[in-house]
Amino acid sequence: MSVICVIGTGYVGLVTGTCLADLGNTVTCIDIVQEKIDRLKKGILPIYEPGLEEMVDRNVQAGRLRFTTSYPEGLENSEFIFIAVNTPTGNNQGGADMRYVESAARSIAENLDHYAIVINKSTVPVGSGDVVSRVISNNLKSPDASFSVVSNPEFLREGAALLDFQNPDRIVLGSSEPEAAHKVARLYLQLRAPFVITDLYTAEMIKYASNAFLATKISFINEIAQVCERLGADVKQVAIGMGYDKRIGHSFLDAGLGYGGSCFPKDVRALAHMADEAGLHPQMLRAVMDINHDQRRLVVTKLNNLLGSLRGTTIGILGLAFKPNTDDMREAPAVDIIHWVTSQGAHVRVYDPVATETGREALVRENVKLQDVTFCKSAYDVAEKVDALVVVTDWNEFKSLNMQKIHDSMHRPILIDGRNIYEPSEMTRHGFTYRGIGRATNPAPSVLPSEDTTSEIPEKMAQESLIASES
Ligand SMILES: NC(=O)C1=CN([C@@H]2O[C@H](COP(=O)(O)OP(=O)(O)OC[C@H]3O[C@@H](n4cnc5c(N)ncnc54)[C@H](O)[C@@H]3O)[C@@H](O)[C@H]2O)C=CC1
Ligand SMILES: O=C(O)[C@H]1O[C@H](OP(=O)(O)OP(=O)(O)OC[C@H]2O[C@@H](n3ccc(=O)[nH]c3=O)[C@H](O)[C@@H]2O)[C@H](O)[C@@H](O)[C@@H]1O
Repeated sequence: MSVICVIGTGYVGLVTGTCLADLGNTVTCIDIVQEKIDRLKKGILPIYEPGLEEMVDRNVQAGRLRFTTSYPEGLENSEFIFIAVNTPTGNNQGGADMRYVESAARSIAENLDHYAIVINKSTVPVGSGDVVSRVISNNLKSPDASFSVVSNPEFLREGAALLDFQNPDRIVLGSSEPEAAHKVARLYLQLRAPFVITDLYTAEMIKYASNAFLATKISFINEIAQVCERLGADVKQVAIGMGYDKRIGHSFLDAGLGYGGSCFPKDVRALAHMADEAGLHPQMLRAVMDINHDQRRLVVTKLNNLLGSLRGTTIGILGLAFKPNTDDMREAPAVDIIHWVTSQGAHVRVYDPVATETGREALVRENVKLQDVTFCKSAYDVAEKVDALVVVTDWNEFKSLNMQKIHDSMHRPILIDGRNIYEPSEMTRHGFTYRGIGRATNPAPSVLPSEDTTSEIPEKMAQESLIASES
């Protein structure tokens, strides 16, 4: 088992540190924010991530996991040093801000007094491994210090972070020193995932290309959704029909309000910026970003079409977080939507199962007037006397609501399903004026065979028809 230091206790750092401790290593997590470390020492986590609190607690109790703001303490005897600090969009037309990574590298250099492998987990522009190397080399203080640099991009999703860490599709390691990459690979052997061992630049690029491809899938299906809506087809069933093709696959074909979060928006921007800087013309990445932006506006357009004017209306919003199972509000569609709707004179009633506090803070940052927003205790509370209800985040909780009760408490039964979580025909039966994203308002039940004809349909075909109509 190894002695490991993880720098940064955000979504990636805290999950990585805790999971590596759970594999039996001794891990010290460093953060520069004193308050975060003080709270972590008391068992209070800075983020909401299912299962993480219990895992932190278990490993702290076992003496394998500790937290500090002190670099000398964190680096003591460490064989592996992971950098997992933030790389937000900077002030340079979409490029990543490398300040935090460089500052972490400088602190490593100033406090390292032995050989260690420095592993970069932050998502960084291609070539950053060299920058990290240079910053450390230029600032080393101890004559006994030496290091190797390995790039190890992270692919976990928020809300499923523990599961993703423990069951990765692949582990990417890039280095100009293959031996160092192989030593890092040993840390992950228990996870039984395929390794892709490559040079530094390629590893850094794999991360951006993966996120950009997933974002492209989302924008692609959102564009198809708009066409479906115009032509009367149902995008949900289109996606199911497409997804059975193994070359396409079912995942990341959910049309909706587009992608948000701390990574897709900033990483597509950063990749486009890198391409621009290299004298290229990244037109597809630009289209992906444009479609994603327009997708959020759809809700407001639909509300205007149905209500005429929003002035004096009350709009219910279900969900604040950028996706379910997280309290992360970074680039969450809800913030833009609430901003636009309140600017047009509407009052908003909102509920999110966990992102109330982070949501409130995000709205304040975007200059939304809090007197225009009522934070409610449940989805039913939100629906009280509203003129329209909008689903912004696809929390499971919203999928199993008593929709008749919701309908009956609304002033006007307008339901905008921004994540396509309800069946249009069912909602129409409850009496809602229902609008999904790319849904046929009255989709023909063509894929569901009637009971008396099922026996005439080959079994596999009947099963798939059922799946298509149930999802
Ligand atoms: N959030 C996610 O799901 C994923 C994020 N990533 C990438 O991982 C990196 C980290 O992302 P998050 O964990 O979401 O960021 P975060 O913002 O949640 O956490 C970063 C942490 O680093 C700390 N920090 C900043 N500078 C420091 C320094 N010099 N020394 C010690 N601590 C420092 C901050 O105080 C903060 O607690 C980013 O590059 C991101 O693109 C990659 C995959 C998934
Ligand atoms: O680099 C990162 O930070 C991470 O970014 C994403 O993870 P995450 O942002 O946590 O969340 P996703 O589940 O990928 O969802 C991102 C956004 O896309 C939206 N989405 C997702 C899937 C889909 O079909 N449709 C869709 O609109 C979600 O609502 C959400 O707003 C990637 O999935 C991770 O592999 C990657 O490590």
